[in-house]
Amino acid sequence: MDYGHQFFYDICAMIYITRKEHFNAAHKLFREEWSNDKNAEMFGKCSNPNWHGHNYDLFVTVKGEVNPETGFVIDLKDLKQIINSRVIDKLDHKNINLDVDFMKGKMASTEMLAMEIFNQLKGEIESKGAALHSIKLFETENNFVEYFG
Ligand SMILES: Nc1nc2c(c(=O)[nH]1)N=C([C@H](O)[C@H](O)COP(=O)(O)OP(=O)(O)OP(=O)(O)O)CN2
Ligand SMILES: [Zn+2]
Repeated sequence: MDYGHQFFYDICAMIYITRKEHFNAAHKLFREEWSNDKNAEMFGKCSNPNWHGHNYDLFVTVKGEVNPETGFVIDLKDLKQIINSRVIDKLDHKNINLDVDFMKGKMASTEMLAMEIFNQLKGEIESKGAALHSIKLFETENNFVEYFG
């Protein structure tokens, strides 16, 4: 048995690691240029002019090769710090339509939010020598979006 060969494959294999975070935030689905009636027709109760909120669960999956010295793809402490500073601190207990710089002028749908979260995280994760694989964002326990960039 060639164990040296096996070691090489273990180290070079692509591996995926995921950090789960949570935030709650208010939003509404509406277009400013539409009347309340047209918004209600399109978005239903989600267009309620006085907002509503969700408890969001966010899964951030990073991929890369394992560093043979640390055994890490990315230090989870670093990943947590990046997600918190770039995303959670900006969203938690906030109004997505009004308070969040990276959502300005965008629809506050789960799809748009997942794409913008991906854009917020990609560069800083890459600066740690890993790659951002996907964002999975649960708006409710029944509804979630996955985005792979
Ligand atoms: N494509 C999308 N459709 C909808 C989105 C979205 O982000 N993308 N969002 C909403 C609303 O935000 C709405 O608040 C969703 O909540 P709800 O309808 O209550 O969903 P639940 O799964 O919790 O409730 P059910 O009873 O299972 O419907 C709407 N559409
Ligand atoms: Zn909603």
